[in-house]
Amino acid sequence: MSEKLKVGILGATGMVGQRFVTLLENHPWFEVTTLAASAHSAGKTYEEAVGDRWKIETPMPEYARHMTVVDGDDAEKVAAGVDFMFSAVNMPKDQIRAIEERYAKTETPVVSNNSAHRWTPDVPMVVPEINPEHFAVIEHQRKRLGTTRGFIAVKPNCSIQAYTPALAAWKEFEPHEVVVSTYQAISGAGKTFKDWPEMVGNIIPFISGEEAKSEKEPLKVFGHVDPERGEIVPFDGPLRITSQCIRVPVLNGHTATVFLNFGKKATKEELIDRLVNYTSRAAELGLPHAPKHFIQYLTEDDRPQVRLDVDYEGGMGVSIGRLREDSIFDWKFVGLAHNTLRGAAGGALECAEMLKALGYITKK
Ligand SMILES: N[C@@H](CC=O)C(=O)O
Repeated sequence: MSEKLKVGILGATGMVGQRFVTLLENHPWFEVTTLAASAHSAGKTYEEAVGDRWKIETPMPEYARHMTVVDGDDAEKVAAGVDFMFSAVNMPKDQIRAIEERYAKTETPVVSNNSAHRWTPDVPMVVPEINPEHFAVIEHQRKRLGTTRGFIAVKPNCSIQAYTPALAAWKEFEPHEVVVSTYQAISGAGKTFKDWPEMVGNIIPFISGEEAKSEKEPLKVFGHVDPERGEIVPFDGPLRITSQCIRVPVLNGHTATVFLNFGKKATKEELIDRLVNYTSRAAELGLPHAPKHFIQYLTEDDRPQVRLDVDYEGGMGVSIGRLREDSIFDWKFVGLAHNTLRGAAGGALECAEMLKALGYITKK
């Protein structure tokens, strides 16, 4: 019998679901045994259900092609065959909240890419390199749900991944006023140039809901677990973030340009030192998808560039460059992260690896 944990993917036919299917091929700890989607796809092979909507640059993995897609709404039946689920389901937020809770209540942990539960106070929203201690809130969530094993954990939005790691690395210098502009790839909207030709040579200065996520989610990531309330309390220090989020004609890779002030003075050498020497529990634990070096600093004036740097550490690392003093703010810099790897399915997969390593996800 396989020692690997059996995992299901809810929303397996969409772009993030496809990324999970691809990343999980030959995973050393997890084996995909269930692909779940809407009733419309149920009963078809995965290949038939996806049809011509395969959006990943590598071909559909062989293992998935002939698997029969099941109805994700049938939570109790689907959950019976897996140790835990990834959620990449795409439906209205209240329905996502409800279906993820239904799975958790079947004693099946759910690791979600969705935003629906990001602000549920006892749901940890984790970047494994930054705030893995937030997983401690799971014991409180289990009490609320009445479960011993089931829970929901989420990862934050893709847009924050290009700059929040730098803010984490510079915590001792107390970043407090942060102005961010994000330049977001079209895959963040689940699209390729084939299905969004209007984006060729174009820029759209609006991404629905994105600016609020970019400004607020880092505060939950930098928050702490209140053991009395059994909740994550968002960071209530002086950190304030304002952002503009722009869609640009790039397939994969969200870039952020950032201006910021610090509470404590720092030299350029100190700032670069904290980036390149950033260490984390995720790297120490040797998780299969944890980058060996989470943050690279590029000294060339024209880096980070999407084409050259988006795949740093298999798309799980973050590239920072152009750190320099500013005439109005203290410092400015540019960051880049892969939005569908570090920022979506890869980030959720690394969360699941950490949850397994810490004993939160086990064999049923
Ligand atoms: N909403 C983002 C995707 C991040 O998860 C985007 O549109 O790029």
